[in-house]
Amino acid sequence: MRILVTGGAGYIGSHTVRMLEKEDHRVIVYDNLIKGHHESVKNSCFVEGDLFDTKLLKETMEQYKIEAVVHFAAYSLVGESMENPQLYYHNNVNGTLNLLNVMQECGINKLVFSSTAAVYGEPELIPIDESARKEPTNVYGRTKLIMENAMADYAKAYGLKYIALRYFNACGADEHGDIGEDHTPESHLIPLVLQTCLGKRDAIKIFGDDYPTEDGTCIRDYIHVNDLAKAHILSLKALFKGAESAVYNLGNGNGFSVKEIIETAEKVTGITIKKEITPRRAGDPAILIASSEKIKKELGWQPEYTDVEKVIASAWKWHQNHPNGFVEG
Ligand SMILES: NC(=O)c1ccc[n+]([C@@H]2O[C@H](COP(=O)([O-])OP(=O)(O)OC[C@H]3O[C@@H](n4cnc5c(N)ncnc54)[C@H](O)[C@@H]3O)[C@@H](O)[C@H]2O)c1
Ligand SMILES: O=c1ccn([C@@H]2O[C@H](COP(=O)(O)OP(=O)(O)O[C@H]3O[C@H](CO)[C@H](O)[C@H](O)[C@H]3O)[C@@H](O)[C@H]2O)c(=O)[nH]1
Repeated sequence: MRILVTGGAGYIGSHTVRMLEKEDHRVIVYDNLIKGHHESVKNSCFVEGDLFDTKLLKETMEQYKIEAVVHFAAYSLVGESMENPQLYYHNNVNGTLNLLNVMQECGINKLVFSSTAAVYGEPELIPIDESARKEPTNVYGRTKLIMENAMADYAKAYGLKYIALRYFNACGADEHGDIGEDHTPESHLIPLVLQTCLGKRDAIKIFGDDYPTEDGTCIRDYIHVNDLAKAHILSLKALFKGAESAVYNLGNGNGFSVKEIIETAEKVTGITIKKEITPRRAGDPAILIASSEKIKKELGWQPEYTDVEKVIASAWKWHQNHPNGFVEG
């Protein structure tokens, strides 16, 4: 397969690129590096470009005879999306529409799209399956839902074949320890906990311990980045075999509380972590757990990293090897 990976220099993108390379697919990474890291792209061809650079996008698709696109490029900070919706509607909606239009011009009709559990908002039922009510509680989730709806319209009108993958909490790192999560600013729980272990932060803040859960802290479904990567490859293969467009959840089906994650990190690292209970973070649902039965049944996907200790150990290896992320020193 000849695949264009937008956002391939980012966290989930770089892991997917590595897995595609292992299977000998021709991969072209297209990323403007606003958040990503050139160093995370080890072997594939890299084009530094923006989703809005229509000319370069088109030239890249034509030059490399691209057959399908995996689209990671987006902004994904929930808090920032509420403070600056313009940024999010522009990049995630207009940017993706631009990509869809260029794909159409180039006659490319296969797309795997990064969606999110944030499309659901506050769930009515746990575990959450794909048919659950979709009422995002933040702008970020709304931009992704808008694009899911737009892709459905493009599919009907223009023959686009897409698979939208709604990730729950992406985490972990490749076992080699040379690529991993390096976001600036970092907002995700596991990297923040591990940066605290490395002494780069004084304490980990627990955002609320008065939720209706056993220990009072929020429960999330943590899914390893390589299990996500595998789902993208299965999705591409399905599209190449002529599968219809589809939407799938991607989670482990197990929930872990914030306190459980911190305790597991203490066990994995052997370091006692300083904790600070703070008020709730706005917009955090108490419990988010996925049902991923649909992708298991239809595409044969199975998560390998079902043990949260193993997930955190993989992230710990990356953080220990790269305490400053991709920047050396
Ligand atoms: N990390 C998570 O837990 C999570 C959960 C659900 C969904 N997602 C979605 O998965 C995708 C990847 O997430 P991630 O954590 O790897 O993010 P990331 O920020 O690490 O990667 C995104 C990449 O896209 C690039 N990019 C952004 N805008 C661009 C543009 N206009 N043109 C070209 N490149 C651009 C960035 O430079 C970056 O390398 C995103 O679409 C995100 O919304 C992430
Ligand atoms: O310093 C921190 C950081 C996080 N948390 C808590 O840890 C849990 C996980 O938080 P993350 O920020 O790591 O992840 P989210 O669940 O907020 O967000 C993830 O899931 C969302 C869907 O709900 C989006 O897809 C988003 O992109 C993705 O990162 C939450 O309960 C949060 O309140 C803390 O207690 N302290």
